[in-house]
Amino acid sequence: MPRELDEDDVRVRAGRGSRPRTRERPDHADAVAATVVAVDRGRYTCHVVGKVAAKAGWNAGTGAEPGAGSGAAGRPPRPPASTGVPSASTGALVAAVRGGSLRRTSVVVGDEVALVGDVSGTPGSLARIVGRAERHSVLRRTADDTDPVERPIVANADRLVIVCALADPPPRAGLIDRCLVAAYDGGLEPLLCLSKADLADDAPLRALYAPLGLPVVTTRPDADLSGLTALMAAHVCVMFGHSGVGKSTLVNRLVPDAAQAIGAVNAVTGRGRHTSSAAIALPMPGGGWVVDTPGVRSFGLGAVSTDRLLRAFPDLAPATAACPGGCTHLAGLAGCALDQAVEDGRADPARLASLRRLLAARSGADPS
Ligand SMILES: Nc1nc2c(ncn2[C@@H]2O[C@H](COP(=O)(O)OP(=O)(O)OP(=O)(O)O)[C@@H](O)[C@H]2O)c(=O)[nH]1
Ligand SMILES: [Zn+2]
Repeated sequence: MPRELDEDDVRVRAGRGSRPRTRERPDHADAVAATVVAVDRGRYTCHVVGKVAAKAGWNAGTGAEPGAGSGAAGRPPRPPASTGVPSASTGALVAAVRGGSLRRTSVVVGDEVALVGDVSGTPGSLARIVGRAERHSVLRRTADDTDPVERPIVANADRLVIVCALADPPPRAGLIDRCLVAAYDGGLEPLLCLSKADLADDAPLRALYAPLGLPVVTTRPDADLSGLTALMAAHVCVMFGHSGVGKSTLVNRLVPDAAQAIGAVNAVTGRGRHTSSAAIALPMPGGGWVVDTPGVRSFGLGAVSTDRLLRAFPDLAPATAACPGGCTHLAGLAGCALDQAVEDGRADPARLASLRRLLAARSGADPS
C-alpha cells in the first residue's frame, strides 16, 4: 500500500545528525495529542487530550484507510471499545493548521492528531498539525453517485445515528438505506432514530428495518431520551439526517450546553460556523461525543463497491461465490445465486430483500 512519508521518515532517512533543524523539520518529541472537533476552511479546532504517548500509529499518510479494505469486514459490527473516547473534562481547545507534510492528507472531525507550536489555545494562537493517527472508521460520501472521489466527513466515529422523522418531512427509506450503506462501508455501527413519534406511527419503518437487526429508537418531545442516550453514551456518534428531521432539537437535548460549546469552538476558529459543510463534535454530559452534521438532501455513494457492501451481510455473502461473473445481485437477474440460496432455505428472504434494497440504493436505482 502506498504511504506518504511523514516527518519522522524525513528525519530518519535524511540521516544527518548535524543538519540544523529548520521550520520544516522540527523535532516533534513534544507534540501533544488532540482530537479535531471542527474544521472550517483550513482551520482545525482541536481538543487537546494530552501528550502523544507513542509514535507508533501516528503518521501523515493516508494509505490504510479503513472501510476501503479491512474496516467494515465481518458485519454486523461489534460495539467498539470505549477506550480512546476523549473525555470532555480534559484539555483546551486549540486552533491549528495542517503542517506541510500533511498537505495531501485529509484531516476531518474526529481525527486524532499530533500538534506542535503554540498549543496554548490563547486567543490568536495557532498550532500546527504534524501527524494524524490511523483511523478506525471513516464516514464518507461522494458529491453524487457518479463521483469517484470519496470525501471523508467524520473519522473514528463508532456509531451513525440516522435520524429520520416519521412525518414532516415524510420518511425517506431511500435516504436511510444510503446512510446504512455508508455506515457499513465506513466501519460505523448504524442505529436508526425515528423522530417526531408524536406525529405518526413507527411500526411500518420498524418492520422495514427489522431484518437488518439494527437498534431502532423513537423520540418525541414529550418523552425522555433515555433509549437514545443509552445507545450513544461513551461513544463517538455522528448524527445524520435530512434537513428538518429534528437533529438540532435532539443535539440540544443531548448536549444541554450545545450553544455554549458551539460558541467556544467558534471563538477558537474565529470564523463562525460554516453551515453548508461543517460538522462539529460536542461532548455529551454522560461521556462520548455527538458529531452534528448539517442536514442533507442526498448522500452520494459513488465509491462504495458491491463487495464492500456485501461484507455487511456475512450470512449472504458466501452464497454469491456461485454467482456468474459480474453479477450485481439485484432482483430479477438470471443466475444470481442468492435466489437459489433462498429457495434452498440457506438464506433468509427478508435479509436478501434488505440487501437488494441497499444495493439498489448504492447503484442509484433509488431516486433518493
Ligand atoms: N412534532 C415534532 N416536531 C419536532 C420534533 N423534533 C423537532 N421538531 C420540530 O421540527 C422542526 C425542525 O427541527 P430541527 O431540530 O431544526 O431539524 P434539523 O434536522 O436540525 O434541521 P436542519 O438544521 O435543517 O438540519 C422544528 O420546528 C422543531 O421544533 C418532534 O419530536 N416532534
Ligand atoms: Zn448474484
